[in-house]
Amino acid sequence: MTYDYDLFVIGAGPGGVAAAKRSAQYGVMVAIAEQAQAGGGCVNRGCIPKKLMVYASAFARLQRDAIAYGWSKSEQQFDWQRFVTVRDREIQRLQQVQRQALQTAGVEFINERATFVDAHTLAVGDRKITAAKILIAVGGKSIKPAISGIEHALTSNEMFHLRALPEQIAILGGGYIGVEFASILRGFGCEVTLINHEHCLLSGFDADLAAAVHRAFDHRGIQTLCNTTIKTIEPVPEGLRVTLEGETATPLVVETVLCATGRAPQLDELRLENAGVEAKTAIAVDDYSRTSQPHIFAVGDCTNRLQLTPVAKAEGKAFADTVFGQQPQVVHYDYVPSVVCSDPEAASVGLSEATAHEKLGGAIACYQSEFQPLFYSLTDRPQQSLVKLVVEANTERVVGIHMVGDHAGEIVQSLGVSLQMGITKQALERAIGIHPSSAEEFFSLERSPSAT
Ligand SMILES: Cc1cc2nc3c(=O)[nH]c(=O)nc-3n(C[C@H](O)[C@H](O)[C@H](O)COP(=O)(O)OP(=O)(O)OC[C@H]3O[C@@H](n4cnc5c(N)ncnc54)[C@H](O)[C@@H]3O)c2cc1C
Ligand SMILES: NC(=O)c1ccc[n+]([C@@H]2O[C@H](COP(=O)([O-])OP(=O)(O)OC[C@H]3O[C@@H](n4cnc5c(N)ncnc54)[C@H](O)[C@@H]3O)[C@@H](O)[C@H]2O)c1
Repeated sequence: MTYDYDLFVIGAGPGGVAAAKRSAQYGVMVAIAEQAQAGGGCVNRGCIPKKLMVYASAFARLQRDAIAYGWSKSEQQFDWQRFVTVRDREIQRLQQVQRQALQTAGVEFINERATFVDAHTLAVGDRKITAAKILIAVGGKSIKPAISGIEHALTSNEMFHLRALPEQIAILGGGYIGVEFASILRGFGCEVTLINHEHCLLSGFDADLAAAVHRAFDHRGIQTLCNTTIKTIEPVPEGLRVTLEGETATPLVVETVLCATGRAPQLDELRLENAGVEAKTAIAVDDYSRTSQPHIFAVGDCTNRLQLTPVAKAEGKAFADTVFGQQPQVVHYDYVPSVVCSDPEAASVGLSEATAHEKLGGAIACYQSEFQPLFYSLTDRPQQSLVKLVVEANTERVVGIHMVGDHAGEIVQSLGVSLQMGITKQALERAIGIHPSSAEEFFSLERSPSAT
């Protein structure tokens, strides 16, 4: 049987693009379908526009810091529409970079939606295309809880296309997206209420890290309501009336509600049943990203693994190496660093203290320090940084690294390599740091009183 392509990839986000390029390097004929813009959620509705908003919103506080350092006060206004114009120009440039990279690699880019006709055939626009192997990399979509009036709440997608910044916003969900948008919007001067049904923000992270972000949000005037959720949302002349249930019940009236309660695979229009690919909420895959059909694979947010760009890319490359490079590769998820791009930034790699307790039977020690970085000594901001190590007590092996503070993401991802290589607390103590810096604190940490 001959096919039109050796590999057909559905979705040109980070997972699909990485897989398509690497597969083409192995000399196979590859095409990729994208129903929207090259770059996927990451470039168009996620990491990139979000991080540009983080940068934009930081200038207000940096201006105040500059005055503390002796700069003159100057009147400056933020122009949201001007920012949107320059941001979107950069996103269009990145879309082009993605398309160019595919073309250079010899991958055919087809700007159409693909749906399964049968296990080897796809309907792509008005064409029928066959492929020996198919990779599904269709990403995810926001999910909203069943709350009366939830249709009035925006998701992160719409936050990038607001006509103007809201004066007040209620954000439902205290995970990555809720915390990041709370921080960004507060930076722009909005009144922010962050509502989370769990007892703390960032519940998957180390409890000390989550508490440090919560404290910093209190100082920044972000109102955080934990053990609380939204009961109803109803339009009123002043905006949206939000009733609450749980620990806090006082209703709010806000201009905008953002729903940030998690994301799920985007499988609705793929017609997976036509190809016999098993999926419940996510596409089921084995360690090599193979679905229930031996010639169909899936990577990235449409599977039930970590929803992060570097993970989708790693899965895409591992798929290509395994299937076309004859070098079977399994992606390991234990040491994936991650960052919450809030102010202050929070980053982690490895185990939290609570997870280390569960996994290692309680035989752990924790080392941590909270300190004021030098930069803030001249400013009026009570900004504290936190650094924390979780260590296996009998071997001294470091199993978790956590930080809250400026550049936490950059610092933690570098230290994450040593964690993966099995570094011990003693070896870290022998390391010579850079002074003055925040990262040097990791090399001289005292055992924390809470350690077991
Ligand atoms: C607001 C926000 C901020 C984020 N910030 C970060 C961050 O800072 N760092 C980080 O690591 N991760 C971040 N993420 C997560 C990251 O964006 C995702 O993990 C990553 O984009 C997943 O890549 P993917 O290739 O699996 O899917 P996606 O990037 O979602 O790409 C899938 C592509 O498939 C296309 N597609 C879907 N169905 C079809 C079809 N039938 N035919 C053709 N094309 C189709 C879609 O249009 C899309 O372009 C963020 C996510 C959000 C929502
Ligand atoms: N910086 C980054 O790397 C980054 C940034 C954004 C998103 N992402 C990825 O996107 C994924 C989705 O992000 P997210 O923030 O939507 O999901 P999340 O899983 O991180 O957080 C969802 C939050 O919503 C809360 N919640 C759920 N239902 C609720 C309800 N009915 N009432 C109140 N609270 C409720 C949960 O307790 C949780 O705190 C993340 O898991 C992450 O993998 C990563």
